[in-house]
Amino acid sequence: MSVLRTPPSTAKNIVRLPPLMLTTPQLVAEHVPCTLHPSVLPSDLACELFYTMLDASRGWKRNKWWLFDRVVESPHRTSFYARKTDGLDGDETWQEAARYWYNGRMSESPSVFPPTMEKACRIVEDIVNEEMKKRKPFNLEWGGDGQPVWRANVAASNCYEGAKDSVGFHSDQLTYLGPYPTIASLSLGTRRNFSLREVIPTDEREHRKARTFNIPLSHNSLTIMHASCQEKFKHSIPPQNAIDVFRPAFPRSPSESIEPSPCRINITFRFYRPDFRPLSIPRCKCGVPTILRPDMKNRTHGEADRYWWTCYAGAQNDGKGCDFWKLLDMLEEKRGPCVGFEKKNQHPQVINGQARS
Ligand SMILES: O=C(O)CCC(=O)C(=O)O
Ligand SMILES: [Fe+2]
Repeated sequence: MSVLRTPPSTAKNIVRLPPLMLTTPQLVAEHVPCTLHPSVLPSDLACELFYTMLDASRGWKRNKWWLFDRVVESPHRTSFYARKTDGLDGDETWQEAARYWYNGRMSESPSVFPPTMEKACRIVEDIVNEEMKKRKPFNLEWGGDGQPVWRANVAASNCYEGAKDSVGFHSDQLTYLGPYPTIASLSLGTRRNFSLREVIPTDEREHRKARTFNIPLSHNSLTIMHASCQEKFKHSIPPQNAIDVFRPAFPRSPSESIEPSPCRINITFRFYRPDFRPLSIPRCKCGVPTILRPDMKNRTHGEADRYWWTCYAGAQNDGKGCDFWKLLDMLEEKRGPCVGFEKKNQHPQVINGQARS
């Protein structure tokens, strides 16, 4: 009777790899689609920005949303900022986009970048653009100026107060970022681990397993999640049993003493694309803007990747959403220009959301 048994799955024989700690910029670049840049801001600016954001964070909220039949709360506080001038088109509709930025939730109007954040942002932009010049762009990256140029027009900020605050594994929604975004993440305060884990495509599951990579993020370091990171990897800040307290290099003022802090502040500078403006985002049957997600399990390495728009109203509406589901079609939705679009008429040749060059 043994002939009737299904053959043992080869998946069982695949070696599970232990988590790997990536402690240098070289190791990071070798293993994940990210780059790590230590000590990016002048130390007095980094310290001032830490204090500014720490004070602001007292008013930040823990996001709440519905997951199936229960309300879940994010295990850290978060806020959203929109830049007054985005360096590209001065479009103010990002204020509107920001209202929907998290889990389909109508949130309060975002704050503008405080002056210290503006200063930091300019330094971050230069580093990001230098790094992007070294990388081969994906066809669907924004190509408005004929080449990938990155400008931060919004920022999401997080405060992790102590070892237990965290964020679970996720990839960032692409609704306003579009495909293959570049996200620049500045860390201030106490050091925490940033974990990355690849989503293994369905057709490769029999052959290999995902490995977790941990990157210790020190005060004043910049992690750039490059194009394809959101399509291939999920990331998280896991809770820890213990953390070192952070001792700022400078006091708030000459008359004050330095106070150690258990907090980590994170600012993710983002480029919301002009071709993914709020008014262009499809609405679902609930009348709420949909969210854009990549098909992480069926990747084709930039050849014919798929993205879809889905309802996210359920996250805020007692878990009750609709069945809206639509493939992103760059041509039909008149999006672009992208780096891979034909230069002559700026028209993409698209199959299922992927432009062919
Ligand atoms: O705190 C971090 O470094 C990550 C934050 C994050 O993943 C997010 O805001 O989407
Ligand atoms: Fe994220």
